[in-house]
Amino acid sequence: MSMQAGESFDYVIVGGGSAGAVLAARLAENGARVLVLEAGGDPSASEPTVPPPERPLEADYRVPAFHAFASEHPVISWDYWARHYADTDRQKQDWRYSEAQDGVLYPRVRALGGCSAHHALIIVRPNDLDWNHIWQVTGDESWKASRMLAYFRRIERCRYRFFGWRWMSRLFGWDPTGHGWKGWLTTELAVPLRALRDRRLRSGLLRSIQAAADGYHGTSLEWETNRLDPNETRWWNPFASGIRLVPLSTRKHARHGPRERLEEVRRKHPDRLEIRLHAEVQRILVGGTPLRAEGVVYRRNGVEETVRASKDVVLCAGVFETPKLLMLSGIGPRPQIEGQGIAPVVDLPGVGANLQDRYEVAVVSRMKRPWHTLAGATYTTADKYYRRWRWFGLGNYTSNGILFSVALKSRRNLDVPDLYCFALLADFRGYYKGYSERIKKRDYVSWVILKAYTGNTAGHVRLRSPDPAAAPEILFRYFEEGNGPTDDLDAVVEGIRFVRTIADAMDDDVAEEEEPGRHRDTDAELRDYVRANAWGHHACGTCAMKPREQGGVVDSRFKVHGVEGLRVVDASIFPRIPGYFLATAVYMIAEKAADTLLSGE
Ligand SMILES: Cc1cc2nc3c(=O)[nH]c(=O)nc-3n(C[C@H](O)[C@H](O)[C@H](O)COP(=O)(O)OP(=O)(O)OC[C@H]3O[C@@H](n4cnc5c(N)ncnc54)[C@H](O)[C@@H]3O)c2cc1C
Repeated sequence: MSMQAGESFDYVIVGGGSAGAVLAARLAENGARVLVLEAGGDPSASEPTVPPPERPLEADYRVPAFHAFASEHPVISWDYWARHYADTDRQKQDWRYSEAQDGVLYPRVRALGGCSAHHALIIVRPNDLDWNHIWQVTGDESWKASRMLAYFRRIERCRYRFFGWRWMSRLFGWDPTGHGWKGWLTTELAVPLRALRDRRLRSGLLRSIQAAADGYHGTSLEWETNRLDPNETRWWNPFASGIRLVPLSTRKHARHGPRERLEEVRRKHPDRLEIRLHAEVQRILVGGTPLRAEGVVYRRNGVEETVRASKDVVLCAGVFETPKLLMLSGIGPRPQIEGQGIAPVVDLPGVGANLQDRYEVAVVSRMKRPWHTLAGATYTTADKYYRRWRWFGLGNYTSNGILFSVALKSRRNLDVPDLYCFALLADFRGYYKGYSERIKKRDYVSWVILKAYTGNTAGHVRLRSPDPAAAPEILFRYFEEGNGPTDDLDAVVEGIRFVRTIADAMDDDVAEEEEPGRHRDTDAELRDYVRANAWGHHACGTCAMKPREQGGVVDSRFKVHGVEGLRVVDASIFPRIPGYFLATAVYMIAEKAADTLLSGE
């Protein structure tokens, strides 16, 4: 297909990221003519930009253990600077805050695959209550959890469970596990067996697991020992706490996801699927009566071009850029749009509102000696671990660094666990420029605590300027500044206390707990620590799927209220932050959106 004036496709997909790539692939596979406009390049191809020689982009992209380096790779990283607090004194208490940038680093990717090109590869599907909540909010039964599970089965190609289930499913159509076996998203486990041969680490791990279970003993919170797989559907008590395995989206232990899916479909259907890289969409063309999205204006190689969509323009530009594009096109809160000198088209106060995230902190301990299992690890292509990964698909670098994880409830009356804690053999303290360098240290254990089901919806994304190249203002309003329950702060403190009981099981080996540090022990001290140090990396909700009168931006069929032919399909549509990790939820909604669009609804 060649570029011509007035050219048109059935669908123009803005952003070839996690949602956009999945949606475009399914649409093209089913006969639609699809154009993907992606602001970045291809992370797995030779790009004209020369990467730092010791960090070839392709390796950072493909090697699971290099995901932090991918997120800081200069060719694909797209740094945002977000404020957690409007109050500057409070914000400055976070050492990661950059005054020059007026914010804390929020890493994103500008490349094919979007955040799936640097994320930590964890595949955990959302809980049923997440989908049922969308069903309740919209009244649309197709969002029921029982129907949404079909999308997980459709995308997954599970390779870490007993293969008998796969055969059972193929021969008899019977499979109680909830897994999919034939999809495009291969899921694998990576337990570096060599790590378990390290006696000190092995016994520390066993003691930690025992300590985790003991920590629950007598608390009357439910603890289950036989549900290790977080994506399994058949256990009696899916809502209990316990140890969890960490499935990864890798194929033969290399990153594999939306980018590969899109490329595969393009190879099969080059006549139907076109991908334009380094194409930055500037605004949506809206006109006619009733109002309709006719196409988009985008900039490539310094030239502005226009393309039309005969069916839909679909915004998949992510939680920060999608609301920005709507506002640049005159769709959003009228006073803000007029304030930037942009002609308002549709007054939708919900655009950019409802920004949500999880709260995360880490308990970081320095060990007395480096881990034997990491001896010689440089996290570059120059060491033996890389060669082992490359030649045999084995060893430390097959893992994203997580040893094991625990799902737990911070309070008894919760429906599902609200804390997900995972142990890394690394020094990890959230995001700031150069954070990946710290990962290389070999004498640390970090327990990351992720508080899910946070109740704060008071964050926002706003335009700072009518210039499409300008970054938007991002403000989360953490804890007391927001509108969430005070329980959220206490839950994180609870997480720190729980993780400390596990860390104590390795006490002989620990030189010092550096974060938060044992000198912080009272509830008040730990609360202050969490307020100053919490971060997040699962932002969502800025174009919520809700009725218009409740501040919604899209209806249950992904249509932007008040404009025909315009849809949003990405992390911004979640009315409430789902589950524990976002990528799987994003892939599932993209598959659902493909069905919705193809059915002509
Ligand atoms: C460091 C990190 C680690 C993570 N790890 C995990 C994990 O292990 N598991 C998990 O489930 N979740 C994880 N997440 C979260 C998850 O990856 C993201 O929430 C999810 O991928 C977002 O998908 P999206 O489609 O909404 O946006 P994205 O994947 O960000 O896609 C947006 C795309 O749009 C493009 N774009 C933006 N603006 C324009 C424009 N104007 N014109 C053209 N193109 C444009 C971008 O370049 C990008 O490709 C992680 C996130 C981060 C930051």
